[in-house]
Amino acid sequence: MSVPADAPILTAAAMREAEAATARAGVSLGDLMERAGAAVADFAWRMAAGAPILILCGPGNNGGDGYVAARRLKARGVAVRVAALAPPATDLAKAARDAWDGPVESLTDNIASAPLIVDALFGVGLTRPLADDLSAMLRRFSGRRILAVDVPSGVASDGDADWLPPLAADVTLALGALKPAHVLLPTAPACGRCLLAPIGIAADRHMQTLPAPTRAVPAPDAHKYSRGMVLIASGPMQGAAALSAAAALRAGAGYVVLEGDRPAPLSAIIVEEGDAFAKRLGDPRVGAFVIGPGFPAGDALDARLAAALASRTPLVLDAAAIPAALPHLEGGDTRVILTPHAGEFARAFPEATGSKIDRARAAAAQARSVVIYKGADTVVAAPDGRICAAWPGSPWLATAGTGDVLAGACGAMLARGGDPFDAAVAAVGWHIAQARRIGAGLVADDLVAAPF
Ligand SMILES: NC(=O)C1=CN([C@@H]2O[C@H](COP(=O)(O)OP(=O)(O)OC[C@H]3O[C@@H](n4cnc5c(N)ncnc54)[C@H](OP(=O)(O)O)[C@@H]3O)[C@@H](O)[C@H]2O)[C@@H](O)CC1
Ligand SMILES: Nc1ncnc2c1ncn2[C@@H]1O[C@H](COP(=O)(O)OP(=O)(O)O)[C@@H](O)[C@H]1O
Ligand SMILES: [K+]
Repeated sequence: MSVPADAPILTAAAMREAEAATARAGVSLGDLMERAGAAVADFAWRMAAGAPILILCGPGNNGGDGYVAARRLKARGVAVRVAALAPPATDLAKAARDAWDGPVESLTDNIASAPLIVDALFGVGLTRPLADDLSAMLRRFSGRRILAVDVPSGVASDGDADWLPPLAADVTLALGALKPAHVLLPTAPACGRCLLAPIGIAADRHMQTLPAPTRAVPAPDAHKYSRGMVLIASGPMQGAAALSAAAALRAGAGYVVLEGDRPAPLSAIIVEEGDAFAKRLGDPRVGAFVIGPGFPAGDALDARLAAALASRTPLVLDAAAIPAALPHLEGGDTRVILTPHAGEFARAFPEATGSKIDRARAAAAQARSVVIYKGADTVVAAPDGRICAAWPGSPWLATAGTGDVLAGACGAMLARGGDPFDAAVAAVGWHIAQARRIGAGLVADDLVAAPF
């Protein structure tokens, strides 16, 4: 499972706007369909490697792409058949159907299969779940190689319904831009390897996939304070805060101070308790204060939060610190990153609705903070509506303490200065890159054991 790095993501409505803008710039929708069909044909040709292909066409423009691909594959000498679920219902699809000079079979229960199935039944125009009998018929193709056109048929492309497609794809060729369903659970795994065919649509970058991670090389005149100073608050579970502190240092902070009375996991971490730690909040060199890892709700948490909010120190808030701070964030005058997992998110933002992207965006706007809505399909949202989707992360991150590591990495990135959204995206990228580098069997401590 994969998606292209740094690729645009558009909802169906945004796709239609982009399509209209492209038409105004002189590229007709027919041209776009021709490009889409050509990209499908190209990829199907490679996947089939000489074997016969069966293209399943729906009534809309997704089906239109299928007819175009069929014509182009036939012109290349490929043994290609077409089966239609229903006659074309749009002018574009009709024109594409008319330009296909081969037979069109009916998509019925007894249709002969082929080694490669191209699923061009439904794309972003799907408005309701597939009927049970259609789903059952499509499941008969399971086990064949499946190339899905735009999205696997049956998914809600905006990611706001959890309909699973009857036919999971080996490869999904997204047209013009990725769609939320390609990067959100439960549909993303059913897209297989997701590729992007740009087809010439000017897609804006408001919403996109995670960029490839880069290593920020310190400036030649860097010193430990200029690289960012991070304070990590510690409650009763000091191990969690210690993991955050080590992560902050490994992710590039120049100076990390950990509250506590135990030795830190790395000797370079400064450990302080009581007044000595509290005084640090007034230090103008402090670029980020991380609070929440291993710190349950209560007076101790509230007191540290109040001091941090008063000092306007940039904040990374995790776990119980999120609901505790929320009522004080709506002024938006502090740079803040929130890192809730699904349970913490639901408790903090019970009113958010829609896809995970919609909910993350609503939460960011409400809290006037950057939100990293964690999970296998992590979404980073900015209060101004920007979104970065991090699917697929590493499933090996599903182990205790990895969220503490992410909070520390956020502290390091935030302490460098700059846009907190960029900091959050960089931290998520660092976290996933570390996990992929280590791979099978990782535990949270491994993420901070060696430089990346
Ligand atoms: N955007 C672009 O730039 C480009 C887009 N392109 C392509 O266009 C695709 C979008 O095409 P689209 O809008 O025509 O919709 P599409 O997905 O084919 O389906 C709509 C049809 O399905 C029907 N229908 C819906 N739900 C149903 C159900 N459950 N069960 C049964 N039927 C159902 C619906 O009927 P209705 O809801 O009216 O009953 C309608 O007839 C897009 O994904 C991409 O592949 C490229 O060609 C080039 C550039
Ligand atoms: N199946 C998964 N695939 C990818 N990443 C995951 C998966 N499960 C969890 N993660 C990531 O691991 C981290 C877990 O954080 P969290 O639930 O707060 O754990 P903890 O509180 O134990 O530190 C998050 O960054 C989350 O995105
Ligand atoms: K499809």
